[in-house]
Amino acid sequence: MKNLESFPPSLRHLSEPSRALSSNDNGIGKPVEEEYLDPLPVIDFELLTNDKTKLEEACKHWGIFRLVNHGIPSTLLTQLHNQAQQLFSLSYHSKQASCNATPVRYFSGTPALTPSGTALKSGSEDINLLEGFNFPLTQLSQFQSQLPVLESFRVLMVEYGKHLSGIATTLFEGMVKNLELKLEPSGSYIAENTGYVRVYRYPPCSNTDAGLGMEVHTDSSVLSILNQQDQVTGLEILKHHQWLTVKPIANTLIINLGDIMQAISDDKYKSVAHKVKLNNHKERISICYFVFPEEDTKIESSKYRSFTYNEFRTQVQQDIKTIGHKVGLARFKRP
Ligand SMILES: O=C(O)CCC(=O)C(=O)O
Ligand SMILES: [Fe+2]
Repeated sequence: MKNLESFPPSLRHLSEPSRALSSNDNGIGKPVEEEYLDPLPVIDFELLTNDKTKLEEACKHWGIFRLVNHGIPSTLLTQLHNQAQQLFSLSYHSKQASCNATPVRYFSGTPALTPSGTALKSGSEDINLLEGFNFPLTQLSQFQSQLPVLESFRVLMVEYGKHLSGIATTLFEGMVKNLELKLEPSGSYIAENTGYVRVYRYPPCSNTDAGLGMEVHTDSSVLSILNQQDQVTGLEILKHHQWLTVKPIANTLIINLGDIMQAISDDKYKSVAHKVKLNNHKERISICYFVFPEEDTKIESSKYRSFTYNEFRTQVQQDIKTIGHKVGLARFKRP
């Protein structure tokens, strides 16, 4: 692969130079246009207030849905992906050095980071075959990067972040209304200062035994908003004990409910289990936004003992460190 040097050393053996495909191929052998039939529920953001039932059904039965007409210009989504590609094609060493003296962090081998951005690993093994950058949204306006590609990405990310927090607020309000919850104050459940965007790159790999891009998990967030603009497959969700591919369709967003949403809904809504498989032929880039409560927000539920978001996050991190994986909501289940 021509950009082998840009991958972390631990991921370089996975890629095969002879298998790269042209850019309009999604890596599963069919033209992108034929991929429009997707099992996921589709929610039209412009019709959200008129159609409560569709949102309710999607949250109850799926915990994940595709959002269309979300209002983010397609030029911004395309620019983000192009810039992300450029950022990742820097050499591994430049990427490591690029984040010096900035709140942005570069990581590989695990998506689990401490609140200060250090990688959380339970052993020496890299179990998640990925690399990424972490952008804490509210800190992005407070610095400028000396590296031009990171600087232009930061500027785009500030704009993208504004769209995402608006979308997350509207969706969250719709869910709270459907569930008839009385949250005080409801803004503290989707706090701006704990939100971040992760930009990931997964290497191509034709060996199915090599491992996963990202292990099976549920998100710890309230909501996550995933952007798979680059049309390469990889994301799969668990539905009725079967793994379903979440098709990459340009200009649509994937909304994923997290553990906190499941808890405050008293398990009426689901935090869906998902994983990322490595694509046979192409590297895959995804841009994912996660929104969380304020640290001291109390999560009250009939199914779980009351806990603050900070307690939940600390427990998740402790489990990853000591037993190697997240236990999540099961730790807080009422007897
Ligand atoms: O890369 C993706 O599509 C999904 C990433 C993900 O599930 C996560 O970061 O929690
Ligand atoms: Fe996830």
